[in-house]
Amino acid sequence: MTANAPATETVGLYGADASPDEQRAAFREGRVPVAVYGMGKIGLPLSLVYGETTGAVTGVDIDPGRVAALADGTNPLDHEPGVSALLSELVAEDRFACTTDGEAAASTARVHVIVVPTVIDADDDPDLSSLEAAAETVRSGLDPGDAVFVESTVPPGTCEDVIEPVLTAGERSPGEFGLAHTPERTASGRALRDIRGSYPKIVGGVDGESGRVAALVYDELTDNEVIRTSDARTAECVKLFEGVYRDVNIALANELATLTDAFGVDVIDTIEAANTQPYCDILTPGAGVGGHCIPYYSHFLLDAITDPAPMIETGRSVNERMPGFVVETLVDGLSTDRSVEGATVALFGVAYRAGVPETRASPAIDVAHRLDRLGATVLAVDPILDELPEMPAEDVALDEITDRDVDAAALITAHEEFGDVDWHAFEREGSDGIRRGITVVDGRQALDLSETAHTVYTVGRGWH
Ligand SMILES: NC(=O)c1ccc[n+]([C@@H]2O[C@H](COP(=O)([O-])OP(=O)(O)OC[C@H]3O[C@@H](n4cnc5c(N)ncnc54)[C@H](O)[C@@H]3O)[C@@H](O)[C@H]2O)c1
Ligand SMILES: CC(=O)N[C@@H]1[C@@H](OP(=O)(O)OP(=O)(O)OC[C@H]2O[C@@H](n3ccc(=O)[nH]c3=O)[C@H](O)[C@@H]2O)O[C@H](CO)[C@@H](O)[C@@H]1O
Repeated sequence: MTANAPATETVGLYGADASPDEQRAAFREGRVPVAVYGMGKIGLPLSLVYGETTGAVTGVDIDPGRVAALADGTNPLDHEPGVSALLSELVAEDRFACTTDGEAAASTARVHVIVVPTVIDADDDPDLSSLEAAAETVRSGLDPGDAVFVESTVPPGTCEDVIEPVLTAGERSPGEFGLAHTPERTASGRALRDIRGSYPKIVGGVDGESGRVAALVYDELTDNEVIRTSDARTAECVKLFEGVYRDVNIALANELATLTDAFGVDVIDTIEAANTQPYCDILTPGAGVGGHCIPYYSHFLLDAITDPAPMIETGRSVNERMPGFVVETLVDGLSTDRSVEGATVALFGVAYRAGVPETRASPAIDVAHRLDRLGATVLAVDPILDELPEMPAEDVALDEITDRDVDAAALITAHEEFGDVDWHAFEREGSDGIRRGITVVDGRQALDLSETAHTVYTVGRGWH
């Protein structure tokens, strides 16, 4: 099913004779049908912004359940402000449709937007299998004059060395269609706002005409400026450099936090004071760096080079060490009372970031495995996940965790729902009538347990 299939001839933009104004008008009037491949945290809001702009967008996904819900105007991912309302509005107006039939959507579309997962495998090598599969779907319906925009974050050179060969393995040749990298700078939780223009939009084409078409289209979508890079590879690296900057910066904060006792200062307060100087912007230490963005982008860059890159490598390894630091600290705290072997430990927060139901590379998973290897029994609480990812932990509901007898706890992700936890419930009254607390590691500076009997270690602040 294709939303609002134009009654008139559809228009391709790449290499078109029409003037830029005529092309912009055609796009806005829905005569340039769009297909967006990947209805996830980013692809769905992105397709809705396309839909509100052109009225001729079809979302494609391989998940039948997700497609059925979306086609019906129901949003399975309701953590994004504004998405549910915009989705039902555009479906009702036939300005957005959704399908699992990617080939049908590709045959109608004149702009193809790919925003499927790009991840790393167990060896930290890029896994672009979803991207290649989506490109093969596009190829099946690629016509001269079409444009393909790759929004997924990709290793340097992917558009030219991976996507273009897939697209030209059929009837099309290079130069017959547009291909550009148009990286998404959105963060989950503020996707619509970001896509509509929180930041300048980066676009880079495999050739000049591809870059021109990408800039023309995204100039219609964003309220912000469109920055055209010299080529697709540059646009790919812009996105990756942003991410690796963040990874290395967080690593600096984390390294400083592991030295809290050595420096004898509250590192959080110290960073806050240091950041009052405009040339200093140290990010926040925590229990680790998760998600399928920041932890992966360093590997996308490292995989593309043979030269040493010690800063990138070290930043990644410092961040990957933080779950171990949390467990070592928990074991230290327990050691005065009992061994970690046989202890019951409650983990608060499994999603990689507060409010976002995504668990790829979540620090809590590594923490659970480390505790399990030490012989602890692990309980995990995450109010925004329907179920836990694969991890050695018992899934406990938020309203049941304080009924459990736990020896220690760690807050890994600071969901706002944890604000109502009654931490006194974990205290125990000894035979001497004294209420004793447990060891708690606060990985996100989110807890104030000063009124409890618990012994707390806050990452970046130390024991208190
Ligand atoms: N989540 C973010 O904050 C964010 C921000 C910027 C960039 N990105 C990048 O955007 C891309 C997508 O991320 P996401 O968070 O939306 O992923 P996601 O896992 O939330 O959604 C991906 C969707 O793509 C679908 N899919 C997989 N293979 C497909 C195929 N061959 N054809 C059609 N659909 C397919 C999946 O079923 C899923 O619905 C990644 O490259 C990511 O790096 C993500
Ligand atoms: C460059 C940039 O800004 N990119 C953002 C990022 O968004 P994200 O959804 O991946 O979320 P982050 O906030 O980066 O968190 C990742 C993990 O790092 C932990 N963390 C974070 C900040 C900190 O100071 N200390 C930490 O420990 C946090 O807990 C979590 O586990 O990538 C998206 C895709 O590229 C971007 O679009 C988006 O703009």
